[in-house]
Amino acid sequence: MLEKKSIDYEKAILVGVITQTQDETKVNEYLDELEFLTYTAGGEVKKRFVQRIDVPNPKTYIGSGKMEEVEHFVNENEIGSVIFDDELTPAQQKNIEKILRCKILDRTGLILDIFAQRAETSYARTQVELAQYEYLLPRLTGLWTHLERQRGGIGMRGPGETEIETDRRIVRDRIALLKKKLMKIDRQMETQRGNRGALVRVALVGYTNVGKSTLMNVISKSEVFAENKLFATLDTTVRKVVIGNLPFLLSDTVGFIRKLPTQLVESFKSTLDEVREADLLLHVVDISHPNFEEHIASVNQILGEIGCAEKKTIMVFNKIDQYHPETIEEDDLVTERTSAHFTLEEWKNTWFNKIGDRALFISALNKENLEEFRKRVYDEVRDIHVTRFPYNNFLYPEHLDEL
Ligand SMILES: Nc1nc2c(ncn2[C@@H]2O[C@H](COP(=O)(O)OP(=O)(O)OP(=O)(O)O)[C@@H](O)[C@H]2O)c(=O)[nH]1
Ligand SMILES: [Mg+2]
Repeated sequence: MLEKKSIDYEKAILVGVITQTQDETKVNEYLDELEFLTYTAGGEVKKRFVQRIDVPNPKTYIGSGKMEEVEHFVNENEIGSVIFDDELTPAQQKNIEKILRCKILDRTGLILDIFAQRAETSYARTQVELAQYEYLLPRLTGLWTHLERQRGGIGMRGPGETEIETDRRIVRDRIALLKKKLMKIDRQMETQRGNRGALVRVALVGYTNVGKSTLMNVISKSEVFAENKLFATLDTTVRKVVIGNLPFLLSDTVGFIRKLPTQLVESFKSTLDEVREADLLLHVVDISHPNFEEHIASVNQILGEIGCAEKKTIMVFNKIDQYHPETIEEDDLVTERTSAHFTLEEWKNTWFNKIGDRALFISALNKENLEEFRKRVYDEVRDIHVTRFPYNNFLYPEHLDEL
């Protein structure tokens, strides 16, 4: 008989602060995302705590009154993890743990945990492990030792579980070893990429959960894992795609997120090489997400960090089927019209004015406007191709009856 599996969601609470730089609305949006991350990691959020504070408390991040409130709730409700939206210093993490006596995670720790949970190939696992050790190193001060009996669950996967009491030297050795291992794999991957020949390379990039893998699947008729959770994709998939008579390589890779831990950006260097070496980027955006403009900015920032800011890019606004502008009642004379009220037409015009025909609006799920998408990608790839190989221009006629 098959064993019935029930997922045991671990109880968690979230903590965020309202400061001069982030107002209440922003904090709530960030906590929405943190809740989605928590859910992806296998946690269930029971409550959110928000404090208005100018400068976070250097010892405990939030003030003592708020901490008492949190402590009370943790004890009353058997909370397993308390998750902070911002990065905690190692000292803050340790102090808070002493008070609350449960697992304390910050955004970075949570993202690392999801990556650890989702990494499937040994390559991805090595990269995540390296990032985890880098994160752990400054926090190695007998942390978590009193949590012996609570092993497992969020934040306890990976090196945290076994190596916690080993001394820094051993961790440093391990980091060096992992780096060496990655360098070796890097060289192999470089050779692999070199062997792919002269095909034009196109990379899908974008915030996590925007539909990159879904688009990859409809374009290349492949079956890349896509789901409504964050970081469904960790490894890069490369497929040969033919539009018209023009073959090119399309890669789907790990999604980005606001405040992507630097440790991860660094250790995922070679996964991101696929992006770095692409001739054309397709920056996929989930236009139905209320914060999509901020997502674009986060992605652009990371692209800048990995030296891809100047790369040729097409903006692909996905999920138009799910886009609903906010509305203002006719008798409402107070609410000001903002970009949240834009119709799809207005967004199209806005982006057309910004970047001309380098913006596309599609639905990968409903296969809306995919013809225009194919045509645009074809034109771009063709341009790159003929610049590179002027002599076989004739292979790729200007007008294609059928794409
Ligand atoms: N409504 C709607 N949903 C979509 C569309 N495209 C993708 N989705 C859904 O969005 C979710 C995320 O899709 P993925 O393709 O996994 O997204 P991704 O960008 O690859 O995500 P990561 O790999 O996690 O970074 C899935 O539930 C998809 O079914 C679309 O055009 N419309
Ligand atoms: Mg994906």
